[in-house]
Formats: sequence, C-alpha cells, structure tokens
Amino acid sequence: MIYTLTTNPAIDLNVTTGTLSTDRVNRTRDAVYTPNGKGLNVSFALGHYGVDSQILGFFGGFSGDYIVREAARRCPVRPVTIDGITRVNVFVTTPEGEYKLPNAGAAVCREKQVEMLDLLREAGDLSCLVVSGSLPPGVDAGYYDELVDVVRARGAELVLDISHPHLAELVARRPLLIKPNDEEVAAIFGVDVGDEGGALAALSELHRRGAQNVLLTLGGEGAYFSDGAHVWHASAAKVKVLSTACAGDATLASFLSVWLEDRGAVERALIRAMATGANVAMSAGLGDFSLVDDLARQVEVTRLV
Ligand SMILES: O=P(O)(O)OC[C@@]1(O)O[C@H](CO)[C@@H](O)[C@@H]1O
Repeated sequence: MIYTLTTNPAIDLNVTTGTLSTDRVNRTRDAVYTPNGKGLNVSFALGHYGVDSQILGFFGGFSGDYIVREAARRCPVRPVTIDGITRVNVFVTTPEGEYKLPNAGAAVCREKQVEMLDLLREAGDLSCLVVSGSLPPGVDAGYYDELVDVVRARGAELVLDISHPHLAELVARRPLLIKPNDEEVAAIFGVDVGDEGGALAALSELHRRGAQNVLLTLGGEGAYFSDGAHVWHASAAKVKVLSTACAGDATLASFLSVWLEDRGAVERALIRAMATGANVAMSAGLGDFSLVDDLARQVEVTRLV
C-alpha cells in the first residue's frame, strides 16, 4: 500500500480578482475551497487512476476537521490530531499572474511527531511512503531522517517531494524517487538547470549524491526523468493556465500510477504525468481531470541518453 504523508496540510482558497491595488477593497470572485496539501493531492490523483493509497497528516481545528472529512470521501485518512488550526493557503489569480500565499501552518509538538512515526511503524501494509510538502513549525529537518529510518526498517520505498534544503543530505539515503523542480535543484543543490546540457548535468549530480530516480519538472518546459542509466524528456501540453497550484503533485502522482507498477513504462508514465499536470493547471485546485486524454496527444517523449 502506498501511504502519502502531508506534514503540513492546508485548505486551499483559490480566488480570482482584477489587478490588485493597495489601500482599496479588492473584491474577488470564483472562490473555491478545497482540502489539500501536497500529499493529499497525490493521493487524490492516484485514486483517480485507480491506485489505492492512504493519507497521513497532522490536522487540527475546524480546518483540519474539514480536510479529514472531505478527504475521507475519496481515500482512507489516518489523521494525527494536533492542537492549533490547520492553515488556509491563498492563491490569487489576477490579470498579471498568480499570487501564491502559503501560511506557516500549525505547530506540531514532539508527542504528535512520535505518534506519526509509531503509526508508520504499525502500518503493516506499507510498501511506499510519499513524503510531500513543507514542515510545519515545531518540526525540524531531523524528522525527515526519522521518517527514512522507519521506512527503511519496514523495507518500504521512499518518494520525496520536498523543497527543504535537507534534501541535499537525504538523497544519500537512496530514495526511490525525488521530484524537484528547476528552482529547487538550483536552491538545494546549487546546480543551474538552464538548457538541456544543464539538465543532464543536474540529473547526474543528483544520482551521484544518491537519488535512484529523478523526475525533474520544469513547468511549461516539460520534465526530465532519469533512472541513472537513461534520461527522457517530455514536452509540456500547452494550455491556458488558471492556477499552477497542485499541478506538480498531480504530475508526480500520475507518473507513479504507471511507473510503480511497471518501471519499464517510462514513456507512458511521462505522457500521463504531463497531460495530468497541464489539465490541473487549467483549473482551481485539482479540477476534474476531464481533458487528460486529449492533452496526452500533445505530449512528446524523447529518450536523450
Ligand atoms: O507549503 P507546502 O507544503 O510546500 O505547499 C502547500 C501547498 O501550496 O502545496 C499544494 C500545491 O502543490 C497546495 O495544495 C498547498 O497549499
């Protein structure tokens, strides 16, 4: 069983407005509230493709209750309940572009962190843990090491989609897959992706440091996947972007939905990943995935190495 761990879940509030001005009322329209957080998005998208998973996360207050209740309609949830109020993240679409306003989130005390580790130790069917998103206040980077220890002790695989600088050390623990974007690779590993040559150099650096497989996403420029022996590039489907929030999570999940079952099906996994990510970028939140098959026809995958 795949488990997704969202250390810092959120209700996402997507709104649209005109050009923002200071010192006046900026009325918004089309407000959409959705139960989210990166790992929850992964579980929802996996579910769309018929892959079962369980949601793990720290949840608190009215917002935490709402997320758990809504998420449970789509996927089993194993919440660790915390004091404090799970954050509401705000995404504002304006004519000039999108403002992304994530909040820090509610603090998670040590007792609750240990409760989550115990829950994982006791999850008898754990085969793969996908750890996604930021750490909430009160949780330091060493917690990632503890999670890796538990996953390793259970003989399970680890997928990391985190932007914490500690990823630079965690790759030495040989995660099955990491999914950085170009900005994260530059910030965490100090490698500039730039053009194709830069991407190839970045990928080989990530493997040298320990990553087994890398899905490197570049937004509108597509993505690279490397398994250490071969490298593929997938083009992005061209769409009218409404909000890029959740697109990366859906890209990862849809890639995993194919590749975890069949490691040889990289091309098919990348086509689904690019088409799904593009479809999600067309809507607020995850949307309904209704255009994935159409968009898939636009995606070209090339093996470079
Ligand atoms: O602060 P984090 O955990 O890095 O990101 C949280 C978040 O922005 O990521 C998702 C989109 O990827 C949203 O659903 C959520 O609000």
